Amino acid sequence: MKKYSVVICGGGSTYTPDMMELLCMMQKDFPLKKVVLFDNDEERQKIVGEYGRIMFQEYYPELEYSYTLDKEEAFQDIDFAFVQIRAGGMDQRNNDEKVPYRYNCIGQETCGPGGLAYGVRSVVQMIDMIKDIRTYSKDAWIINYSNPAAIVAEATKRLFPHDKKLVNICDMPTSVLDAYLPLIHVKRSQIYPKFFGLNHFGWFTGLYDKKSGHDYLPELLAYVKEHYDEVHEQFTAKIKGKDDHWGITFLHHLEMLHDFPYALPNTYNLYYLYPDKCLKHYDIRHTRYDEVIQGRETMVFAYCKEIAALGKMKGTKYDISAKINPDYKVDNPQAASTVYADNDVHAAYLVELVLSIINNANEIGLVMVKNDGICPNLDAGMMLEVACRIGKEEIVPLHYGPVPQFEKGLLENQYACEKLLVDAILDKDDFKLLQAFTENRIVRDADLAKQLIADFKEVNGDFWPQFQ
Ligand SMILES: NC(=O)c1ccc[n+]([C@@H]2O[C@H](COP(=O)([O-])OP(=O)(O)OC[C@H]3O[C@@H](n4cnc5c(N)ncnc54)[C@H](O)[C@@H]3O)[C@@H](O)[C@H]2O)c1
Ligand SMILES: O=P(O)(O)OC[C@H]1O[C@H](O[C@H]2[C@H](O)[C@@H](O)[C@@H](O)O[C@@H]2CO)[C@H](O)[C@@H](O)[C@@H]1O
Ligand SMILES: [Mn+2]
Repeated sequence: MKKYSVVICGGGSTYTPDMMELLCMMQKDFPLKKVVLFDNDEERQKIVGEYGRIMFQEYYPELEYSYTLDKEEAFQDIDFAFVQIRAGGMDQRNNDEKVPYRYNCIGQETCGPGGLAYGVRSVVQMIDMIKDIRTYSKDAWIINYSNPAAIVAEATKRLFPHDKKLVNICDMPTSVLDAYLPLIHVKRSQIYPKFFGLNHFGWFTGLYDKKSGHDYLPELLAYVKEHYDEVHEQFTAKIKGKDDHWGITFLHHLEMLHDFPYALPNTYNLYYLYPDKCLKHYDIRHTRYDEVIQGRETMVFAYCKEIAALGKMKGTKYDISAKINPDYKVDNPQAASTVYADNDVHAAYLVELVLSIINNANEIGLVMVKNDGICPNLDAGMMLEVACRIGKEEIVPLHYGPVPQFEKGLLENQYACEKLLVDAILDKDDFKLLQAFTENRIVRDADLAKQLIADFKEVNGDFWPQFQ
């Protein structure tokens, strides 16, 4: 079987350790020749890079492994580029989230004004990243996780319209399934989804059994309706404290499902449908940035540093020999993460897509693709997150059909915002930038839009293009 070469762009990402561990566990199904980490922050990447060096040395000794800031070393002769960069780093995430709270407006990583500011940085850096990868590896699959994925996807659609091996993905829908399918004793690996929307603004409308074609969604929705109080108690009991963002988010998600019980929504829909509830979730002194820095980032980096200091994993409390077995199957993602439990879906979803590609299995997964009539009553240019067959040479979307009026109205508004933002970035046009911010359902007000743009321009410094 061919041995593949992989580069992880954003090697210093808090998701990289779990991703490398999963690659180690998948040696039989996804055999590797080479893994390279690439980042633009040497100090940050070295923390993760040194963990990888020890982990692969002990559990994957034949693998070629390195970590680098050099583009040629990173992108030469690769088969897959997993891209998970954070343009501007966590410092700018802090600004994306805190600037809006100055004006009693939701500050969020990928939605609302924070997401638009993130989009300005990400589009510029992702375009450069893709051009660099293509300079050295014309035929590699580029699988992008970097956010804000909806805006990045809109931009990559325009700059690289014929690049069939450039894919934008998101793990949120997968997490929604993992939160709800256990209620009716169904595993995610048993089903394929029917879903539509923009990234971070979508709905499941079918959950089909891969063998029988049976749709589990009606019985799932009926179960939640019939046992609402019991499920609400279950979701409440799972919340590990006031900083348990995902526990609290999924409780609010259940309440949204109670109000709109005919489809299974993405958690991010909450920001658009319940902006007042979401605004109270954080305040300017403490946002998701603070929780991640104090939570995942602190834990993941401490784990990496401890192993680097030990110089080994085997025979220590960090030993993962029991998990490195040739029969491991990725359909149980919860088993995938040792480093940080919340990362369980991130790496698993990526590897599921990769396995469908290398085996030409044409498995059905959710990917962002140009609408072009998949949903005939939505703008043809929309980068829709829909069910697609994932094959060796290309990704083919399944037809969806028209969407209901309520969702159409929401999506067309959001797409107008995202499209205008990409127009503004590519044309460096400050009037379109004002239109994009004003169009956004969370901003709404032109005076607020002007103030937010001025503040983001100031805090972003050189990350912010010269609009005129
Ligand atoms: N699509 C999804 O559903 C999904 C899920 C999780 C995370 N993400 C995204 O994945 C990315 C990584 O998340 P994280 O929390 O691990 O971030 P992180 O801040 O921990 O790591 C990101 C890494 O990218 C590096 N980086 C930034 N700009 C770069 C550039 N131009 N070139 C090379 N490296 C660069 C940083 O130095 C950092 O090491 C973010 O964009 C996040 O929003 C997306
Ligand atoms: O606030 P964060 O940094 O923990 O997560 C932001 C991302 O949330 C979604 O992805 C994952 C998340 O990465 C992971 O930690 C887990 O807890 O659940 C989420 C859904 O799988 C979202 O899809 C990403 O786009 C965000 O960047
Ligand atoms: Mn996402």
